[in-house]
Amino acid sequence: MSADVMDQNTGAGEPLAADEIRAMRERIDEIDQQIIDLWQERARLSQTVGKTRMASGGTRLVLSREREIVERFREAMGPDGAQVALMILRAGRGPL
Ligand SMILES: C=C(O[C@@H]1C=C(C(=O)O)C=C[C@H]1O)C(=O)O
Repeated sequence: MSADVMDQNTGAGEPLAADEIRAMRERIDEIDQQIIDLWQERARLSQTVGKTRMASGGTRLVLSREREIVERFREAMGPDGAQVALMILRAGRGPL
């Protein structure tokens, strides 16, 4: 168990519940780190695609592709998914 998770307040009323919460928090922290790493990797790839396309005389963006991505997230996660997709896209190509 990481020192961070051991030191944090669990908010639980019983020691057994506190142990369960700490174990789940350990996995939550791993998942959050994966999300951060994947987010940053995706943003770098998106920037490289944009540069490659512009260097070839193409456009910076392809909005039809962006619409498909937003729709995929909306179908999987509902309206919040669409908002997540918009933030992911902005992380790569910057604001519209
Ligand atoms: C990365 C690309 O370039 C831009 C960024 C996109 C993205 O981050 O997914 C999608 C479409 C383009 O506007 C691409 O065309 O695939």
